[in-house]
Amino acid sequence: MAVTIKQLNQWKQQERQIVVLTAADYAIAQLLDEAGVDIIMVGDSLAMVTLGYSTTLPVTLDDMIHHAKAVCRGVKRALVVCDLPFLSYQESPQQAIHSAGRVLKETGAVAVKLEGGYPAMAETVGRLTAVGIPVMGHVGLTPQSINLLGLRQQGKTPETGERILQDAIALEQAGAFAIVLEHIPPDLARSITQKLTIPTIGIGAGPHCDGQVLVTADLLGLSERQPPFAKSYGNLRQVITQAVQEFSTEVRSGKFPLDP
Ligand SMILES: Nc1nc(=O)c2c([nH]1)NC[C@@H]1CN(c3ccc(C(=O)N[C@@H](CCC(=O)O)C(=O)O)cc3)CN21
Ligand SMILES: CC(C)C(=O)C(=O)O
Ligand SMILES: [Mg+2]
Repeated sequence: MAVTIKQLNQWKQQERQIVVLTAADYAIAQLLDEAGVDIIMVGDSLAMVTLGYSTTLPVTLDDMIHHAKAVCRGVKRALVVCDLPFLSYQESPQQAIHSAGRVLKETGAVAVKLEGGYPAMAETVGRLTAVGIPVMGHVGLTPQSINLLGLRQQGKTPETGERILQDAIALEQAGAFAIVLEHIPPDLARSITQKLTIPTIGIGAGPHCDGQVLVTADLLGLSERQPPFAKSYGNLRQVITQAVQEFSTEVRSGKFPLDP
């Protein structure tokens, strides 16, 4: 059965953890879906891990749509959520509706994610929800603000922690169906998770969230660099290098291909 937004809320109530990973192409999306991942996120981190940019800022809405279409072709069960990239939604609620509408019309993704809280994004989330576009929020470390915030943990003081909590509450009240909490202290994430009725999905936010997300390239050991909070469950860089070296050796020595 395909995962629905309604089911996410039930899973929070049942304390069943929600499993979320990113994908940028058909092959990985298909494997994640077959492995039973609940939400597949077409994250704008693909700017860095798939396209080789040094931040998420350069990726365009057309780029995201191109990758989301490939991901959706590989997915049968998981809920596909697509990040709205930098400057595709911040100008106005109208711009956000246009961009999010294109994602839903053109890709098969059922929801969008955007970064920010109160006051900048609360109205936008309300307007998107009002026209039937499900929105996932994203607060704490918001990588599209790298030039303002860097990539440090956010919400370390009582004052900044309280602001992040208020951002999360504003997003829930505006109609967001879930919220990513990125790189904040675990106690703050726990307190936000307890205060919200919608699920929280943590990344570098400790264990007391309703689900967890990682960038799949980090999980697989494929990224060049990864954040301190990521965990690799494999070493694909090594696996790929070894396979390529073996092929090269066999071609150069005449062992492959064999004369039939
Ligand atoms: N491969 C990958 N994994 C991610 O989780 C990820 C991306 N890319 N790209 C988009 C954002 C950027 N992320 C990051 C990247 C680095 C740090 C990091 O190294 N933080 C350091 C401080 C670094 C600094 O101050 O410059 C820390 O100790 O918090 C945190 C989040 C999370 N997201
Ligand atoms: C890690 C998730 C939350 C994300 O925003 C991304 O991959 O871009
Ligand atoms: Mg993102």
